Amino acid sequence: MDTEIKLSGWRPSLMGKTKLQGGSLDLTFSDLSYSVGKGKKIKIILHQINGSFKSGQLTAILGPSGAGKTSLMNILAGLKKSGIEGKVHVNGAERDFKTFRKKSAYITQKDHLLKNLTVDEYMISAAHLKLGNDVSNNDKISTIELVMKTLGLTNSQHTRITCLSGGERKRLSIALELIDNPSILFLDEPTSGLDSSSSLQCVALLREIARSGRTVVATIHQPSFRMLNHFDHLYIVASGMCMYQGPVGSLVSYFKSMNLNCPSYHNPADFALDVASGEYGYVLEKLVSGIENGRKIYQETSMATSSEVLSNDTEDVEENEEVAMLSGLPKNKLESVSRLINAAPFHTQVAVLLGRTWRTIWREKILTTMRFAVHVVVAFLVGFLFWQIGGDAASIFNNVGLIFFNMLFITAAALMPTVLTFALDMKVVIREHLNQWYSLKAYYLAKTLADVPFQIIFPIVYLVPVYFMTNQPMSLERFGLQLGMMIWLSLVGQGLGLFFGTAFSIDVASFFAATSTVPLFLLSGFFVTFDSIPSYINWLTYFSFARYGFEGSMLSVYGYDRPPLNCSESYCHFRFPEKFLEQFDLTQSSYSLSVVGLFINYIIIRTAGYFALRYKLRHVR
Ligand SMILES: Nc1ncnc2c1ncn2[C@@H]1O[C@H](COP(=O)(O)OP(=O)(O)OP(=O)(O)O)[C@@H](O)[C@H]1O
Repeated sequence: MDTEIKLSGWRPSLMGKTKLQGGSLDLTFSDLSYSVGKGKKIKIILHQINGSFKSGQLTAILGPSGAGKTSLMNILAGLKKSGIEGKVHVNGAERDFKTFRKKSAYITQKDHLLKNLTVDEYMISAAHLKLGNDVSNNDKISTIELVMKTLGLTNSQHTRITCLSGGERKRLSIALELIDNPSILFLDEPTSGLDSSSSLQCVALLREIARSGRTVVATIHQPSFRMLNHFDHLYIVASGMCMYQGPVGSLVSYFKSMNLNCPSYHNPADFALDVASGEYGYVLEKLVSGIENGRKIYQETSMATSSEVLSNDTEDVEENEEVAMLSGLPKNKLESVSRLINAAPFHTQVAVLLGRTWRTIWREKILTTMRFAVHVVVAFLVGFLFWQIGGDAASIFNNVGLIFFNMLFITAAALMPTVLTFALDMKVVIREHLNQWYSLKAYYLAKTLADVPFQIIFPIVYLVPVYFMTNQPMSLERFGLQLGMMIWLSLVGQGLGLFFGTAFSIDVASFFAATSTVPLFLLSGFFVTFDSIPSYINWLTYFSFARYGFEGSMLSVYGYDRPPLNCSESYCHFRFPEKFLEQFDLTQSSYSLSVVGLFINYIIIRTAGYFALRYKLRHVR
C-alpha cells in the first residue's frame, strides 16, 4: 500500500516536537437526530446517530449524496442549532456553543475569498483580525510565514487570489483558519473541484495538521483508494444513520463480518458507497445495528464502544505529548496565539476591514473606472442636452426635469453597483463571520464607511460639468447646497444597495432594487404636487427620500430670494423663482428639514440593512 505520496512544489512540515497549546479536543455525539419542517412536512435527516472523532486523527465522513454528511458536520461545528436532538460532548463535557466556536474553524466547500487581495495581504488582515493587538506584529509575521510555509503558499504570497490555482485557494482557505491555532477543523468536501494530485496533497496536508494534535473532520465524496488511506478514521453515513465507524484499514473486514465481500482490487470506498446505496440488497439495517448506529468503533480484532476507545486514546494522546505541532513555532508563540472570539478590538476590526475593502474597491479597476466614466459621460450628455437653460425662464420646466434627472441618476449610480458587489461579498462575510473573524457591527460600519469617499467624489465629478454647462446660478453657496443634496442622495442610494444586496439573492436584489425604488420617486413632488396628492396617501411622501431630495434641490436653485430669471421669449409665466416654487407647493419647504429628512431615511435604511444582514447570517445556521 502506497501511503507515502509525492508532493510536488510544496511539502507540509508540521512534524514538530511541541504539543498543541490550545488543548486537544475530542468530540463525541450521542443519539443525534436532526429534522427539518414541521407536522406532516417533517423530514428526518439524521436518526439518533452516535460517533466519536478524536484529536490527532483525520476523520472522513463518507456517504452517498443526500445521506446527511453536511448536516452532521454543520451540527457538530455548531452552525446548525435548530431541529436537533441528542448530545454533543467535547472532552467528555457537554459542548458549550460559545467556547466551542472559539476553538473550531469551518472551511466551506467553495473557497469564498476576496479575489482582489494577494495571499499575504489576506493573511495579514486575518492575523490582525484574529490575533488582536496583544500579539506583536513580529509574532504575527512569524506566524504568517510559518503557516504559509507549512501550507506551501510562500511562492504564491504576492499572487492575487483570482490567479491562484484551485489547490492553492483551498490551501489558503485552510491557512487563514490556522492562523489562530484552532483545535478542531471542519472541512466540507475539501477536495471538491481539485484534480487527483491536488486532492491527495490537500488530504496529506490535513493529515499532517491532525498529527499536530488537532481534530480534523472532513466530508468527502468519492475518495480514491490512495486518498482513503490518508484518513485515520472513517465514519460512513447512509440514510441519516451510521453504517460504519472505525479505522480505514478495518472497513473491508467489517463488511466481511457482515457477509459482504469487497471484490479484490476494488476501492473499499466505492464498495461502501454501493452498499450504502442498496446495490447489495437491503443490508443497511444489519450494518447499522452491527455498529450500533455509531455507538461502537469497529476494530479488526475487537469492537470497542466509543467511550472505551475515547478514554484509551486520550491516554495515548497524553503519552504522546511529544508528537505534535507546528515545527519551528516556539511554545510561547503558540500560547499567545490561542483562539479568542473577535480577538481584535472593535476599532482595529473596523480599521482592518476598511483598509481591506478600499484595497479591493481600488483594484476592482473595471468597475471603479466604469463608475467614474459613466458619471463623466452622462454629465456631458446631460450638459449638451440641457445646454445653458438654467437662467432662462422659458425653459424653466426643462430645468426642473434636469433637477429630477440628476436625483434619479445619482441615486441609481450609487445603488446598483452596491447591490451587485455586496451580494457577491455576502458569501465571504458568511464564511469569515461564522469563523469569528470580526463582529457584524464592525463589518457593517467598515462597509458603510468604505464607500463614502466615492459617494462624495462621484456626485462632484457629475455635478461640476452639468452645473456649468446648463448655466445654473453661478453662486458657490447654491452650488454647495445642490451638491449637498446629490451627496445625500448618493449615500441613501448606497444604503438601499446594501439593504437589497443583503436581504436578497443577487438576481432578486437587482430586480427588486430597481422596481421598488422607482415608485419612491413618484412621491417626490415632481410628477404630482404635494397639495394635489389625496390626503389619505399624502403622508406616504414623508417616507420618500426623493421628496426631501427634490425639495432641497429645488430650493438650492430657485429659493433664497433668487432674482428674476431672463426670458428668451416674448412672455414667460415663471420669471419669478418664488412664484415657481409656489407652483410646486414648495414655499413652506426648508433646506435644513430636507437634510434632516434624508438623514433619517439614511439611518432607517442603514439600520434595516444591518438587521437584514444579521437575520441572514443567523438563518444560514
Ligand atoms: N433545510 C432543508 N430542508 C429540506 N431538506 C433538507 C434541508 N437540509 C438538508 N435537507 C435534506 O437532507 C438530506 C441530507 O442533506 P446533506 O446536505 O446533509 O447531504 P450530504 O450527504 O451532504 O449530500 P451531498 O453529498 O450531496 O452534499 C438531503 O436529502 C437534503 O435534501
